Amino acid sequence: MAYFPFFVELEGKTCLIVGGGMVAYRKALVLKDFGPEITVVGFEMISEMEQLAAACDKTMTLIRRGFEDKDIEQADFVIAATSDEELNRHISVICRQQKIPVNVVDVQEECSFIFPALIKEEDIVVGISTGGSSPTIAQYLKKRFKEAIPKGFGMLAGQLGTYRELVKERVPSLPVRTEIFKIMVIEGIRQGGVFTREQAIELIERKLGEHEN
Ligand SMILES: C[C@@]1(CC(=O)O)C2=NC(=C\c3[nH]c(c(CCC(=O)O)c3CC(=O)O)Cc3[nH]c(c(CC(=O)O)c3CCC(=O)O)/C=C3\N/C(=C\2)[C@@H](CCC(=O)O)[C@]3(C)CC(=O)O)/[C@H]1CCC(=O)O
Ligand SMILES: NC(=O)c1ccc[n+]([C@@H]2O[C@H](COP(=O)([O-])OP(=O)(O)OC[C@H]3O[C@@H](n4cnc5c(N)ncnc54)[C@H](O)[C@@H]3O)[C@@H](O)[C@H]2O)c1
Repeated sequence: MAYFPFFVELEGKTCLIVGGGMVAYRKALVLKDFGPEITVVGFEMISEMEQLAAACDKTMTLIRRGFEDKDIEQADFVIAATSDEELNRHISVICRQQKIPVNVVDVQEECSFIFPALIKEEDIVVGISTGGSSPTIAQYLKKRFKEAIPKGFGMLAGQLGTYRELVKERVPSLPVRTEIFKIMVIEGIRQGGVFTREQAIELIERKLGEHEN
């Protein structure tokens, strides 16, 4: 059965990662760009994890000790990535009992959520899943889709986001707004990922004029 891709706000949420090895590190590296507070509990931490925590400042905390059940109490979601399979299974069980979303890396039946292959260009995010059937296909498609995203698209989306209020205020008609947003995208792509505020204002005035006549 296919998995549904909810897009979840992680900013300010608390993520617990159990384990301080390469697998845990790769999850922390991906997640940190989505803004959660990350706590990592593990006996040992690889140096990459230590460097990441240092770079993240207060948003990432490393706790060097064995996992304790109480660690999940403050967590909004949990990733079990230790080398102890029994412990990973135990973490999955207690999280499910408390309805805390849990991922056990590479053990689908113990996950209540799974990781997609991810493309992130600023706020544009593409998540690809095969429902666990073939992570290799997910990885393959990621490469192909990445190539299909026009250069500067993340930046362009961010810019257009800042014009939304302006367009909504100035243009009462929904079809005209839709037309304006489409032109912004086409012109933004043509201009290499840029559509300036001045151009946005000029476009709004022009379209309002056209539709008045
Ligand atoms: C997308 C990605 C994201 C990520 O890992 O963050 C991801 N796996 C990736 C790669 C990858 N994983 C594996 C291989 C080796 C080839 C192979 O085995 O197929 C490769 C490819 C490689 O390394 O070349 C091994 C593997 N993975 C799982 C199992 C268990 C099983 O099959 O039962 C086994 C066998 C373990 C064993 O043999 O013991 C299970 C899961 N892996 C998932 C995600 C979830 C389902 C995603 C989906 O719906 O497609 C799920 C269910 C749970 C989860 O982990 O969340 C990431 C792409 C990285 C990228 O973005 O580039
Ligand atoms: N390395 C890979 O590419 C890979 C790929 C798929 C799956 N895996 C599996 O994922 C798991 C983690 O892989 P890894 O390479 O990060 O392993 P690793 O051995 O480098 O790290 C394991 C981490 O788990 C921690 N740990 C062990 N027992 C603990 C406990 N009781 N409490 C808290 N922390 C504990 C260790 O301190 C260590 O930080 C392994 O089981 C591995 O088989 C690894």
